Parts: sequence; structure tokens; C-alpha cells
Amino acid sequence: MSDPATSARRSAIYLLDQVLGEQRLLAECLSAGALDKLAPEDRARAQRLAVETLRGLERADRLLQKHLQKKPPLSVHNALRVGTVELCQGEAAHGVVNSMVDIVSRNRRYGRLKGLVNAVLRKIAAEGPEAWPALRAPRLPKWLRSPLAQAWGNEAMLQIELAHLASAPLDLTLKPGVDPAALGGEVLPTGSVRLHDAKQVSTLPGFDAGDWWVQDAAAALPVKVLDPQEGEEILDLCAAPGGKTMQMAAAGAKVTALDISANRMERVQENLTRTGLQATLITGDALEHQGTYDAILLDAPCSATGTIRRHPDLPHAKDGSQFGELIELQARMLAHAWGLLKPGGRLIFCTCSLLPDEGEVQVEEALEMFPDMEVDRTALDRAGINADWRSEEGGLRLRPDYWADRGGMDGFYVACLRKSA
Ligand SMILES: C[S@@+](CC[C@H](N)C(=O)[O-])C[C@H]1O[C@@H](n2cnc3c(N)ncnc32)[C@H](O)[C@@H]1O
Repeated sequence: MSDPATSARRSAIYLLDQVLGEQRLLAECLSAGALDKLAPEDRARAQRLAVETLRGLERADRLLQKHLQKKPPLSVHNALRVGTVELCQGEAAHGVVNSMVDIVSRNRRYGRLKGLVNAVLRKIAAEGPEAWPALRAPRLPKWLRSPLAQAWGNEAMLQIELAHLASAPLDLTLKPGVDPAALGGEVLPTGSVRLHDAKQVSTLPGFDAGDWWVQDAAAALPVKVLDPQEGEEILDLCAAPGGKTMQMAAAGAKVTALDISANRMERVQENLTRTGLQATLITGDALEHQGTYDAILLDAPCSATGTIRRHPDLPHAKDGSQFGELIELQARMLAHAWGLLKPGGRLIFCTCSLLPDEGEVQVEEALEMFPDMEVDRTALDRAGINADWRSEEGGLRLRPDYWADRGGMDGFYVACLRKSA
């Protein structure tokens, strides 16, 4: 039997093996039960170690490089990487080194490398913590860095990478009338409440009462731009896990929330139950749904490249090869949704992507295709929305390097499209 810290480290190494060796996302590994055998606090620790290591991977590799004559097998390399990140973040050397030596020595194939792990981590313990802060912010892989640098420029790219290195705070959306003071966080200019050192979400005040839900400040903006009104019939076409459904229901709109994933729809139901809000739920394909609505929110499936600061596994597990299909699906969804909108109605198109092909370009192309579509620029006149965030075609471009001094925000694109009356 290992001590809990060693078990958490072993699981973190397993998660890294999966992301870096099998190109699986952490969320997939977790929902497949990768950490189910651990106690809740060890599970949280393993997850945190894996996330922190992926965030600092390039830095860890730079430090390790000079002590390794050749690349060790992946799981030994990952043990060294986790150990390096822990040591450089101030964890006591003897605990980290002994634990990693123990883990590698029990490995049937690579147990003989325990001496190497011991020697290398001791060197890292001696020099790493001082060297770490001076290392450059890890760069995104080329397949993603090139299109983003082309879209936003080299300086912005460096700022985005700095934002990815910093961890994301916890943002909450409060139900109307809930006093933010009880949470003790910072009320952001757009109304979200930000907590910088939150521990377990379910222990925060107001969780059981359903006073709020977790939602990044940028992710809360599409519904603020939509500005749902009491009694309006609104379709949420890609709804799960339901953050935006809850915002619209809390404003008094009659929301139909649809998503293709039955599992994810269960999360929507749980969220509505906890918050005491109501919506009509449908599990189905957005492309087949029929009806007419006053307003539609299309939060389309996308590359999720705006969420890398929360999901640093993404650039390592993906290679961009699936993005073309997603871009095509977004265009088809937007065209289908347009047909469900009443004359005079408004449609919010949004994605948590940093790629213009999943935002600005989609809207430009839709404007060419639909003569009865125009961008409603006045919809962006909402509290806290900075004038610099507006894009040329009339949408809102949000990036992780915005609000840098406050802790950033997820990358997002939002546009309000209005149909002629
Ligand atoms: C970005 S997420 C939505 C997040 C959600 N709007 C929120 O705020 O919590 C995209 C969703 O699209 C769903 N999806 C993907 N393809 C779909 C389709 N053809 N029809 C309906 N939903 C789809 C996915 O299951 C996923 O839940």
C-alpha cells in the first residue's frame, strides 16, 4: 500500500501517460473512471498535479533536458515531469523524490530506472526552484500557435500564453437578487463574482440553496448580450451542462434546452434541480429540431481553444485535424437555427474558441448567405463590456489575456444576429 500522496502522484502520471501517449483528454479519462479508486481529496490532488504539470510541461522539459542523455520511456519521463513541477512549486524535496523513486521502482518494465529518477530529481531539487520563474511561458504547439499568431499578432500570442500559464480563478453567476457579499469575492464589471482561492465548490455558501452556478465570466456574456425578457420563448440549441440555460431561465424566459448528449443532459437537469429553475429539456440533434422561437442561443460545439487555461491538456491531446468538421457543423447549425427564428427575432452565435474561423468568419459568411440577417451592434452595449473587445463585423472577441490584472477570462466569440421583421 502506498501513502495517499504517492497514490495521487501515481494517478497523475497515469493521466499524463493517457494525454501525452494516447491523445486522450483529461475529461475523457476522468469520466471513464480513471481516478474512481482514490479518496475525494486524493482525486483532487491527482487532477491538480496533472493539470499543473501539463501547464508547465515545456518548463519542466527544459530543466530535465540537461540531465537526460536520452528520452526515458514515457511513464518514467512523466514521473520526472510531475516531480519537477512539484519541486519547482515548493513541495518538500524528500517527499517528492522518495515518492517518485518508489513509483518507478514498482514499475515492472522500468524499475531499473529508479536510480536515474533519484539522481535527476535531486539535481532538480537543488537548482529548479530558482530557475523556474525565469523560464519563458510555455508555447502552444505549432499547429495551433501559427493560426492564432496570424489572427492576433505575435505580442498578443505571448500574452495569451502567459494567461495559459496562470491558473484560472473560479467565476460564479448569481441568481438575480442574491447578495454577492456572502461569497466574499470580487464582483466583476460584467456582474460575475470571482473567487481567487476557492477550495471545494460544494462547500461555498449558497451552493445547496442553488444561489449561483460556476460559469466563467466570458461564458456569461452571450446571455447578457441576448438580454432575455420575461416570458420570451427561447431555444438553447446546444445547452449542456446548462450554464446559459440557467441564466435565461433565471431571467424569466421560457427556455427549451436541447443537447445531443443524454449524459450531458442529465447534468442540465441536476443543475436546474439544484437552482430551482425551470426549462423544457430535449435530448436530440440540433439539426433536426423544429419550431419557432422569439430568440435562439447557439453555443456551438467548437475547438474549445478559448479554455486552454482551464484545460491545458487540449493542445497536447488534439492536433487540429477535427477542427474542419466542427467549423462545417457550426455553419450548418447556424443556417438551420436561422430557419427557426421568428421575424424580428435575435440569435446569439457563440463559441469558446480563439480561432476566427469559428467566430468572425462564420458570421461574415452567414451575413453573405442570409439577406434577412444583420448584426445587432447595440446588443453589445452592456455593463462591463469594453469597447476594445468589439470586432469589425460587429461581434465580441474575448481573449484569455483580457483583464490580465484581474485573472483573465476564457476566450470566446459572441455575436447577436437580428432577423428582419
Ligand atoms: C459548448 S457546449 C455547450 C455549453 C452550454 N451552452 C453551456 O453554457 O453550459 C456544446 C454542446 O453541443 C452539444 N452538441 C454537439 N453536437 C450537437 C448536435 N448536433 N445537436 C445538439 N447538441 C450538440 C454537445 O453535446 C455540447 O454539450
